[in-house]
Amino acid sequence: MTHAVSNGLLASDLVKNFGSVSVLKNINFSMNADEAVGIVGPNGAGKTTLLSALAGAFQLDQGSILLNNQDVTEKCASARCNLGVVRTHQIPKPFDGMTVFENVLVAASYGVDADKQTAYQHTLNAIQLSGMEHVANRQAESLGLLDRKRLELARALATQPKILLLDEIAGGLTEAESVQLVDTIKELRRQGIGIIWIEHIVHVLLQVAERLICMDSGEIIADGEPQAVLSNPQVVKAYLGGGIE
Ligand SMILES: Nc1ncnc2c1ncn2[C@@H]1O[C@H](COP(=O)(O)OP(=O)(O)OP(=O)(O)O)[C@@H](O)[C@H]1O
Repeated sequence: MTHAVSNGLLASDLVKNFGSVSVLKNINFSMNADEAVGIVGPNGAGKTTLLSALAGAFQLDQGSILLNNQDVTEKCASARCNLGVVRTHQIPKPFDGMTVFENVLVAASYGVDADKQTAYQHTLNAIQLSGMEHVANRQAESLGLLDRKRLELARALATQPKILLLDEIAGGLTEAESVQLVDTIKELRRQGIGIIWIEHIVHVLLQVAERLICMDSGEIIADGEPQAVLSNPQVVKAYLGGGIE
């Protein structure tokens, strides 16, 4: 489903090879900045690679990415972050030796151009929104998994994203922890932040995603209303053979 988007992302004919392995094969994807898009698919389908491509983590072998009609294909991750697109990582990557507050302040200060006062305010907002006030002064390396995931989210939020790219942020959490995380993400949606969220825990993802994409072997095999995608025979065969988690 691709169409010109004056306020959002348009990715055309994306190709990414790692050596002889073709990981993204002519991907076409578009979204408005106010959408919540879920991405599912079997391990190795290319989901994280697509997210990385949208975030500007590497150069593509082919294709183009437009953000709000501006060509960002050649722009690096920090330039895209400045334009409002930022990602979280599947494995949280905080700066050890720094507190939660300091970690978020670094993102607020250097992720985007912000003066000291603004960065401080963005840091407080991101910490509050992520529910981390109670651990703001803890060292990052002492956090449990939920708080490490929250910190990953807080650091992304501190950059004031318009489109947030989430990579398996619920993975490894308990059911109760996932509920808390979904509440936070719903709040981001209320604030108008667009979301692309890769998640294997489909019932959690569906609480937020209004549109679902399924990838397999570097291709998008289905894209649309979540229940329609989940009952698509190709999706059932490629991904849901083991049932929905
Ligand atoms: N930097 C890299 N160098 C070489 N191969 C890579 C690299 N990154 C990913 N791959 C390969 O690309 C393929 C797609 O990986 P990717 O992580 O995008 O899949 P995924 O759909 O996100 O999988 P998962 O659900 O397991 O996270 C895999 O075969 C992976 O081994």
